[in-house]
Amino acid sequence: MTAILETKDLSITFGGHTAVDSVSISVPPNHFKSIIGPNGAGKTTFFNLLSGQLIPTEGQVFFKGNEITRLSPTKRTRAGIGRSFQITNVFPNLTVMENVRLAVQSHEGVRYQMLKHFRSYNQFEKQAEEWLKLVLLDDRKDALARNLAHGEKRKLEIAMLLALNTEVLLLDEPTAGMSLEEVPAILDVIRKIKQRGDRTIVLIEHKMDMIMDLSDTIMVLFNGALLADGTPEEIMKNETVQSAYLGGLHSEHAAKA
Ligand SMILES: Nc1ncnc2c1ncn2[C@@H]1O[C@H](COP(=O)(O)OP(=O)(O)OP(=O)(O)O)[C@@H](O)[C@H]1O
Repeated sequence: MTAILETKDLSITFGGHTAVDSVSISVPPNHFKSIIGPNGAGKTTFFNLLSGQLIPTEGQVFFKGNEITRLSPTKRTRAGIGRSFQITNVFPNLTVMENVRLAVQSHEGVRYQMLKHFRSYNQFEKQAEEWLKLVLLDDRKDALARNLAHGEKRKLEIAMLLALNTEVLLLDEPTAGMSLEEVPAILDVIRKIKQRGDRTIVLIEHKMDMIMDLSDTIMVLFNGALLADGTPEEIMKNETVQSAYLGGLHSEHAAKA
């Protein structure tokens, strides 16, 4: 099966520091992959290379077999790779529904232009409502975005990302800054998206229980390099990962391992 997302020897250097070091991965369609690693391991930088915020010093990124290494973030989103913060163009003074409807419109706009005399914006609203139901936010559809709690804003972001209909979803710590009570709801949302089975998800998270529960595979970054890549069971059993990361030992020990 052709990978939907692939990197080949992807590296980026800032000054003398290699933040991502020759990382090669292959993600099949509709797969759920998590990225873990200690602080400063290169997770966000790797994400930036996937979404186009950064251009690598060396190596390549492929989407459905086509090279996209130098494509802008906007073009990548149009091609089918959506990243949660990219669409954090949440309009604070519009309602939750209006925000999601705009995301639906931006995806459907071109296709619908020809049909605009026949289709009203009610149809965009209907679709928006579906996404809001999926992220468990339909009861807040008339609230102004600026009045949402932090966890609700993250759900709105995910609804807007879903409305863009990208095949790949890059989720960067969706539970960051959430209160403990808010976490189960977002977990539920991500589980529901996974269960639909029509999206490829790449997730950065620090919450190990969430990662173990959701992931098909987990990749471990350490000092910018790919330390391991495998099923949750394989990662938990991996001795190098144990000593470098899960065991909480210092990086010198890991480097020697
Ligand atoms: N624009 C930049 N200029 C210089 N150094 C950078 C830049 N971006 C990242 N780095 C460095 O690259 C390394 C990897 O950082 P990155 O933020 O990707 O790690 P991370 O795994 O996401 O960490 P965290 O879990 O803390 O978010 C760090 O040493 C960081 O200081």
